[in-house]
Amino acid sequence: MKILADENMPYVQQLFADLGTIETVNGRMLTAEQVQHADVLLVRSVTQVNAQLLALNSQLKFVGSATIGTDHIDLDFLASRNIPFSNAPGCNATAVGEFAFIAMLELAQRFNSPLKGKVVGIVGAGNTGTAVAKCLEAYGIEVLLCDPLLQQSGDGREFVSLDVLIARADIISLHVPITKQGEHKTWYLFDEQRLNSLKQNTWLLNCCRGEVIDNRALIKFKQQRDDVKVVLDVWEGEPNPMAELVPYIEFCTPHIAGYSLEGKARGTYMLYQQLAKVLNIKADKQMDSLLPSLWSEQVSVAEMCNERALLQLARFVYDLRDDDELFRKQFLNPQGFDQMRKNHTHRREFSALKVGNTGQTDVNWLSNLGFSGVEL
Ligand SMILES: NC(=O)c1ccc[n+]([C@@H]2O[C@H](COP(=O)([O-])OP(=O)(O)OC[C@H]3O[C@@H](n4cnc5c(N)ncnc54)[C@H](O)[C@@H]3O)[C@@H](O)[C@H]2O)c1
Ligand SMILES: O=C(O)[C@H](O)[C@H](O)COP(=O)(O)O
Repeated sequence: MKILADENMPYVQQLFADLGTIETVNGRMLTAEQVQHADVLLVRSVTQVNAQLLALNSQLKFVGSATIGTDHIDLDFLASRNIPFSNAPGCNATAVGEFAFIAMLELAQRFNSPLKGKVVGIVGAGNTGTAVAKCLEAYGIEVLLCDPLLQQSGDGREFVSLDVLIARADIISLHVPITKQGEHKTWYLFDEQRLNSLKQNTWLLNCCRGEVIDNRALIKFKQQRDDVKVVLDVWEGEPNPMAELVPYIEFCTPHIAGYSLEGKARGTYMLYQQLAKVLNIKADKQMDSLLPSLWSEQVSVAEMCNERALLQLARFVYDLRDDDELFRKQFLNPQGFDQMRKNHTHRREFSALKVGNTGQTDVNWLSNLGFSGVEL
């Protein structure tokens, strides 16, 4: 069996080698000729899987995408060819949740304006939106959710409209899929008009898809509204963000909010499990054995005296400033955006760090935030 896999998908060898011959490819440049003799195709978000890509292949048994988003997959076409497909819902939700939370702590530090006491509005309350809410609620932050689709489907949580969210939230974090049609389409959800409706000093974070914000309108908006602070992990026109936009953004990253080692491993592992189902074989490998230890496994905390201490603890696991600095240096290089993504192998989730408690103050809430082993 020939397994064709994106070269940026870690742990493919460890999980799939027993099932066939693996060939790794550049997912953005993949051609119909390369796919011609594949039995299994494993992709990431940069590969458009459609009639054109599969034109020469008549033997494909499975397509897997180690991602949450499926906007790069022609699902109707795969169904018409009876090719089983699976993505990896939720695989990197914790990574995105922690990324957004850390970005909020970084903004708070930079602008000397504490996160504690602010109201955060989350647009899209699915896996990643819920993961952000979990971090925020662990820290005692009020969260507003806007998700008309979940609201209509009977989700028991409390929801508000987007207008109410914009009016009430000090911080807005975007977590919707990209959709181009329908009543709740998200393409340019934040267009010129909506950007202009942001209240003074709002912080706006986009960790979902670049085109949820009209990036040209954002440049124009930021030229007038320095009070609004923006964090972008995703960009209109990736892998070529608009160069004029970058100086207006507080923290810039190359679509890596979901790129924790844990998130990537979960994505590949979920595809391994799905392929095993399709092939009707037992998936007997374990995911935990794939992950290395963090460079320091444990820290001891006497008390979490202020927000800066919390940020220091978060930076111990992931320092967003490093990625932002690298982005500004490299995003204009040829293939710079994709190179940064390819080389992004250092990030861990909070759970990789055990936090011991050596003081009298209760810091057990850190375990709700995701850290391991918090004990009194
Ligand atoms: N930056 C990254 O690295 C990264 C990582 C993971 C996911 N993503 C992107 O984030 C998106 C969301 O991921 P997820 O796991 O939370 O997906 P999900 O499907 O679990 O949740 C998305 C939610 O958005 C809601 N929604 C759709 N249209 C909406 C609208 N107009 N207003 C408000 N809510 C709306 C849906 O009802 C759903 O509950 C993915 O589709 C993907 O595009 C990016
Ligand atoms: O949709 C997703 O899961 C994310 O956007 C994902 O992190 C994208 O990563 P890629 O597949 O491009 O490596």
